[in-house]
Amino acid sequence: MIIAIDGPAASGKGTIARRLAAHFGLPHLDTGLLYRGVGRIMLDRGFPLDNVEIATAIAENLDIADLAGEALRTREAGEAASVVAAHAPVRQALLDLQRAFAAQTGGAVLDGRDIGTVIAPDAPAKLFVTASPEERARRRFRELVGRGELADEEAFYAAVLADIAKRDARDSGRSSAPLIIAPDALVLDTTTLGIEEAFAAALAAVESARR
Ligand SMILES: Nc1ncnc2c1ncn2[C@@H]1O[C@H](COP(=O)(O)OP(=O)(O)OP(=O)(O)O)[C@@H](O)[C@H]1O
Ligand SMILES: Nc1ccn([C@@H]2O[C@H](COP(=O)(O)O)[C@@H](O)[C@H]2O)c(=O)n1
Repeated sequence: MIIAIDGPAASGKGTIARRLAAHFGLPHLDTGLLYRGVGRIMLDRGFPLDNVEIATAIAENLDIADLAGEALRTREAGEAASVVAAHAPVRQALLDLQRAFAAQTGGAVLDGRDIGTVIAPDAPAKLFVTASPEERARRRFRELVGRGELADEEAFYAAVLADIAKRDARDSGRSSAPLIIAPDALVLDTTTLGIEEAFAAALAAVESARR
């Protein structure tokens, strides 16, 4: 069974995806890491993020095995990912890899922005995980502070909230595979749910889609 999970930044979709994958014994792909990988390489090599040709060449040669490490999880990498993800040729270069991952025998769990709409539109189980921007910023703030990315606390929360608003607007407003709710997705608003409650609601939705 393919489980497709989409949603905006820091909504908790990755946490739910990992838990569902462990529960059902399925492989999991965090597709945001692909775009973060391209963005990170562009930053590290000093290429302008709007250079579509270079970003596409990097996407074509991306090795999924290299997509680990803290450097991919920074605010800077998230922002760069969102810029390169708006280039249609970059998305095209990453399409086959994601579709092949989804098509594995037995199924897979993928999370991102366009899984239920573009990568696996026929997935039997689709979730759109969301939460208010303020709650998502609080979650991301706690996560980044835990990783040591902290300046002045109040200013840092405001900066994280601004990042989230900017990324939401760019991801939803782009012309290529924008972040939208697939018509057949179940919307799970986790604003007032803890991780265990959110996972239980997601599991119930997937179990119901399997029947
Ligand atoms: N329901 C929840 N309640 C509180 N914290 C949560 C909840 N779900 C996830 N978190 C925490 O919020 C942070 C962001 O979660 P997660 O990485 O799963 O979000 P995401 O949507 O996958 O983010 P991204 O868009 O960056 O991939 C993590 O630190 C996670 O532990
Ligand atoms: N399927 C996807 C996944 C991600 N993106 C873009 O990458 C950025 C980073 O993603 P995270 O999930 O790690 O936050 C995100 O803001 C999107 O721009 C995408 O376009 N499609």
